Amino acid sequence: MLTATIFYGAVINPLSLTCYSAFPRCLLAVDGTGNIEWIVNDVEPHALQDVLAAKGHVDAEVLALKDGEYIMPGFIDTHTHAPQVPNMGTGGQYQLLDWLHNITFPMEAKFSDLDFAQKAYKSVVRRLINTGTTTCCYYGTLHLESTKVLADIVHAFGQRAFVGKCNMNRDSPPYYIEPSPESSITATHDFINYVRALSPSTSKQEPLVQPILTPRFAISCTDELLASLGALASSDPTLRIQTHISENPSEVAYTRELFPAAPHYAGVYDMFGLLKQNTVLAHAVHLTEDEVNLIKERNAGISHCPTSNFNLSSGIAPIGHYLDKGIKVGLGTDVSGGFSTSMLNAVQNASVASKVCAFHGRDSEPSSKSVFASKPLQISALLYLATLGGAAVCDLERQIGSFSPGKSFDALLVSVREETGNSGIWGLTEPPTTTLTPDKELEGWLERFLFCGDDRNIERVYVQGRFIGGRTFHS
Ligand SMILES: Nc1nc2[nH]cnc2c(=O)[nH]1
Ligand SMILES: [Zn+2]
Repeated sequence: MLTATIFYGAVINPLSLTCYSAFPRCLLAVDGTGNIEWIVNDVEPHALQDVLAAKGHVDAEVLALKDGEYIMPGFIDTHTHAPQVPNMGTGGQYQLLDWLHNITFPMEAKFSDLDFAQKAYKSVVRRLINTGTTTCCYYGTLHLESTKVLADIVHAFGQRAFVGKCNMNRDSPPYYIEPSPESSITATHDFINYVRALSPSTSKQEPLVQPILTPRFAISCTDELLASLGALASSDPTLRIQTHISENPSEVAYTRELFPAAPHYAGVYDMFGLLKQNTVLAHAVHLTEDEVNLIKERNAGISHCPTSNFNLSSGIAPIGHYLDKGIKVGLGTDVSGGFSTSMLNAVQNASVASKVCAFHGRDSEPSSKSVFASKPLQISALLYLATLGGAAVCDLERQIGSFSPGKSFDALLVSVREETGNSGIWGLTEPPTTTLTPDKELEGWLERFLFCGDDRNIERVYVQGRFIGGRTFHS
């Protein structure tokens, strides 16, 4: 049990794609279980003790933020591959299918060695936490035991995560493939039971670390394996599903060849009961309008991975169009298709991708219904996609992604102060000096953190109220 903590200072809170709040003098109480107890948005310093007394917290210890510090919800990375981090920054000369065979599968195969997995995964999870990722949808490898190691490490470090053992019994090299659908399913059951025993759920909140079904992509799974996974998903509606969809034109063409009975790529997953409200679909670059409509109908979510889509020359996902359709969208780093573990990098590339879409759409007549399509994503949308949007994609928006009473306190304490070593992100403006920061200034801090910040600016990382990482964390 933690002790209750009360924070006083600047708080940024995403509300929707078009709106967030920025309060410079917010009082936020976290209870002993790590849930947010109450928030008072604007408390003048002279009224502090009165408000605390009214809330029954006379003489409570208050963690007062300094000038240039603020709290915001932690980042939610809806798609990354933990065993690919050692490859990060290489392989960008390839497109998807060649990249998988030449770069990715050889590295993932090394995770049959548990000592290697231990070492690599410890450094991966520490790195992700310190870059501000409080919730992560992880792919492991096809190996049962080493993916358990990944889940153990995530659990020990206190990050919130969905961890998946890859299912892949087809079209993979002989040194890195599961021998049969049965063995893949048996290992998946074993993995689910193992992860569920790690962290108990409480009556209020879902467990910190959860298993997620991970058919790698349609190409790497036979019909029989997909059908068994679909049956498993329908027998257990709390089980999330993650996979890739329509990332690269050659992948799309090959998928259509392998599944001639399906109307399209999304139809393959749908045919096997794998397209649901808790399915996370990574990429979605080349969807047809029928697929977009089906994804909306099933209420599945899309993980937008712009860095990877640029790096592997996959294309640009029309995220504005998906948002206009009301499809759930979050951001993913997709390491090592993407070359950074940082969600800040995903935010920056999501912004650039939306601007490239906007150039291309410049000459076409905008639809009167379009709010986001062919327009640059604004700060409110970028913040939303990295937090609350990701929470919705994980089917966990009741619990994480923003601050409100009853939700988990998963948060970043961001600092733009000189001692971070990255206060130069303020450019020519003065660093913060006054205690009463106007909220306009706070909005500027957010924008520049999103575009110029890095892990030096992430002073503390909290998950479920527990201080688990950041620049000032010492394990
Ligand atoms: N980006 C990416 N796409 C995939 N499709 C199937 N596997 C992968 C992978 O590891 N990364
Ligand atoms: Zn991926």
